[in-house]
Amino acid sequence: MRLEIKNLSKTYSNGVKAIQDVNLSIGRGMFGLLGENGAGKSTLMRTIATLQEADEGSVVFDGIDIARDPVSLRKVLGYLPQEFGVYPALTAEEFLLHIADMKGIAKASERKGQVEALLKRVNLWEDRKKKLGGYSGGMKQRFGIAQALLGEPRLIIVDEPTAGLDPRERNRFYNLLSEIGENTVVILSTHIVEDVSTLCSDMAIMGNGRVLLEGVPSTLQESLDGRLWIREIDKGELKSCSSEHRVIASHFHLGKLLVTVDAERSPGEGFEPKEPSLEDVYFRILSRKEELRESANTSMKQQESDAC
Ligand SMILES: Nc1ncnc2c1ncn2[C@@H]1O[C@H](COP(=O)(O)OP(=O)(O)OP(=O)(O)O)[C@@H](O)[C@H]1O
Repeated sequence: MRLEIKNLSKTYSNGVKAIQDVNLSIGRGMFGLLGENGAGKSTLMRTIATLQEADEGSVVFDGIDIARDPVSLRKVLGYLPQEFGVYPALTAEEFLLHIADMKGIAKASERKGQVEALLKRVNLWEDRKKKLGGYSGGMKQRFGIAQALLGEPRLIIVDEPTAGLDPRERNRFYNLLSEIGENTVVILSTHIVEDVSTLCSDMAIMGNGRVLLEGVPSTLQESLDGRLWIREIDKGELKSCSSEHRVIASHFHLGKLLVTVDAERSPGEGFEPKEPSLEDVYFRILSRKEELRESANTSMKQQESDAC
């Protein structure tokens, strides 16, 4: 059972190339799709969920070509969109029973049984008679995952599920996601690196609508072994440090500015070796993307001035 995405592209009517020639092969387990705001993650998720069509390319899940047979895909799909609207006047139980009906679970006893089991699983059984309008953000997300799991889907898509959750709710959400059956393909789209490092066995990083990097998180991390260096600097030194070295990230720690530099050997005095994290992998590929964009801009400007 695999989700095969081939040469997928989508340009919106305003000219934005939201996804460009995306190729991914995703097997069972939790797959993390990381990317900054605007990278194209939601466009890709909505396309896989058959909510919009791609201009080019194909998506095939377990033999179902989603463009040719979206109805079959929807039968095996569980989807938690980024903006999950609820009817505020309905209770969680009422809304889930309604969705179960829409998902084609024909027998009332089966609908009731599944809804009860799911409400218990997401720890909302006690609150099942409360109106959804009174739920907190975390409760809404847990409710969202419950509706996505209705009908025992084999392909589950969750789009930025932990944004805005407090650490306790985020932990609860992680526990829930990690309990999802092994016989499913789960795609977790997020801009939070911790989501991926905690949960995912495979991942890809998107930027400007393209897949910039993909692989197993621990392998990607190990690929940076021995090439990261860290040093404390003054705020005013950041510009010169960035022009001298390949700075992939800078952050404050206990009031001090620390820079992480990518280099094959020690960049100089004061630098200490740094153990790579998944965040470093992410920042490094994003900084490379910026470098590529800058060099493309420079060469375009050069070509323009040559032409003049
Ligand atoms: N319906 C639309 N019409 C026009 N442009 C769109 C539309 N939806 C998204 N875009 C643009 O396409 C690009 C990719 O957006 P998308 O929402 O897929 O990215 P994302 O990685 O999910 O970002 P975010 O985390 O902010 O949701 C962005 O430049 C966005 O402004």
